[in-house]
Amino acid sequence: MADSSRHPFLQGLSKHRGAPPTAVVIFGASGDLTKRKLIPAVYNLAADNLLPPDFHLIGYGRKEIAHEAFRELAAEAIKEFSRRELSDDVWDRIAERTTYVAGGYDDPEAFKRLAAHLEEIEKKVGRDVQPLFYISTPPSVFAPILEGLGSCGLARKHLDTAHHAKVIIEKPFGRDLESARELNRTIRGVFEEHQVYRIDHYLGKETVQDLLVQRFANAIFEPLWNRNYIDNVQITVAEEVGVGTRGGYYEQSGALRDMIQNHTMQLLALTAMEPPVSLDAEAIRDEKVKLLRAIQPLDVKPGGDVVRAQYGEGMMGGKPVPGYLQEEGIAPDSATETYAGIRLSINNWRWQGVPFYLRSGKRMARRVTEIAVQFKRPPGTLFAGGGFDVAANTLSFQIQPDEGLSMILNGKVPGLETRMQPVKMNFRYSTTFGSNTPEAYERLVLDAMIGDGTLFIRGDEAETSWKLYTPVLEAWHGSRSGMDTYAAGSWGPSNADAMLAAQKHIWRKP
Ligand SMILES: NC(=O)C1=CN([C@@H]2O[C@H](COP(=O)(O)OP(=O)(O)OC[C@H]3O[C@@H](n4cnc5c(N)ncnc54)[C@H](OP(=O)(O)O)[C@@H]3O)[C@@H](O)[C@H]2O)C=CC1
Ligand SMILES: O=C1O[C@H](COP(=O)(O)O)[C@@H](O)[C@H](O)[C@H]1O
Repeated sequence: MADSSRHPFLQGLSKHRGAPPTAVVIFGASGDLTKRKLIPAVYNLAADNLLPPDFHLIGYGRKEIAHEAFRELAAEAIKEFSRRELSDDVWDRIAERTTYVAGGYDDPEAFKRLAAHLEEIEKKVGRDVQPLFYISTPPSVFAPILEGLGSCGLARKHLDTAHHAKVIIEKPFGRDLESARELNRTIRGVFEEHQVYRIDHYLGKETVQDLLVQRFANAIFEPLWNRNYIDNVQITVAEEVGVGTRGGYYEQSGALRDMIQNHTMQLLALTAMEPPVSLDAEAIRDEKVKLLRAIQPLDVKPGGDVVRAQYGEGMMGGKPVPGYLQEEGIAPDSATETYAGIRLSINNWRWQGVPFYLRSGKRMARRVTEIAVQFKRPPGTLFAGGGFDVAANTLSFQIQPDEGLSMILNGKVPGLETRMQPVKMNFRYSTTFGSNTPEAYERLVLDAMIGDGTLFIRGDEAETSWKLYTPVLEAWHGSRSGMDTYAAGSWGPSNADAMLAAQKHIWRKP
């Protein structure tokens, strides 16, 4: 039997044993993501004793910030955003190794200063330190940062050793097929693919990883996981929040780029891919790419496979909220969608004829991410005479919130007459395991330190997904044609309902 207990994906909390001394360098260290997610993630890893010995944190940005001032900002971020209270014991261990380098993202001299700073750290430590560069800036400076790391030699640091440089790249990974290819070319000009970690934070969510376990560690699903038993699959990523203060970014993005092309497609790929030959990053990513390649090109014509809409005014939590076009920083005639609905057909042996419906929207009725696998109705002959509506079985993976897994079955209502109704079998993470689960960024930063790319996107994966959606973006570009409206606080627009109705389906209300 293969000794799979040593595989990084399975090593869990003992993984830190494999992480070499590491210096995490965050580009964009004064930014929102650093404050809300990255610094709290590092802190929680420290609290769980998961950081390697000789761990260093270096902030990098254009603002001049003294080391001590950066430490104070980091401590404030932990107080405000960490899932744990700030404890002096834990923080002191990181604080003394937290520093800041000021410089432009295209300034060769600043990159040399960064390289010198890393060398100083290595001298103090007395051994090689693996640099892990985290690019957490707006995408306009991804390329200059990558090129800067290349020209000052940092990208190749310790390349022939286990302590080689690595780079994490934030989303969005391009804005269409051509720009994703261009970014991949820039990356490949500087780094080797095994050094590159393209983030999709949904892959760091516990329940998304659980999808692999549920599918491939339980014998009961696989025999049913195909067109013979499954009628349709619905993937919903619904948010309550509106565009908030991110109008500038969102106007350039929209739901398709912001959520569908990346997060929702990752959920789809893990749900529909074939079993990988092993848990190796490449084996899993090969299967995801194979699946993405099997998706039929989308019909972008009206009445086809794609719908879009913007939220209008409505009520959220009992309070009135403005529509998208009234939000700050949004053009009154904006053609940016806040909701996208997609119907996908997967052209392979397993899924031929099974529609996969994806939807994601802001200002929807409830924050919920779920994958609902709807089975075919059972033959009704036995109970048909009783006038019963025999419900289709549905297996739903609740990704967030209230993480868990539910199955809808038909059950007999207790009593002397035979009546039936759908009943729900429920597994909830919080009930079984308690509620203090690690945040996605904790797992992802740790995995990159270890060198495990399983939960990151490979270059060809990003391009394959963009290939599917670029024709949609081109069809939508600058035009409001086909743009529907949905009331804030509702379950979405009527054009999305119509898309499903055309195949006699309806959206679930999760
Ligand atoms: N914030 C979030 O919730 C999420 C963010 N992301 C991604 O993470 C990355 C960082 O996001 P976020 O922290 O929100 O970004 P910010 O807008 O907060 O920018 C991060 C830092 O980059 C520098 N910066 C800002 N604008 C520019 C510019 N035009 N040119 C050069 N540098 C600039 C600033 O640092 P300084 O001036 O000090 O150089 C800023 O503090 C982005 O790629 C984003 O898409 C992904 C998921 C969620
Ligand atoms: O990447 C993004 O994700 C968030 C939603 O993330 P979640 O972990 O809270 O589900 C979304 O609000 C944002 O627009 C998008 O850029």
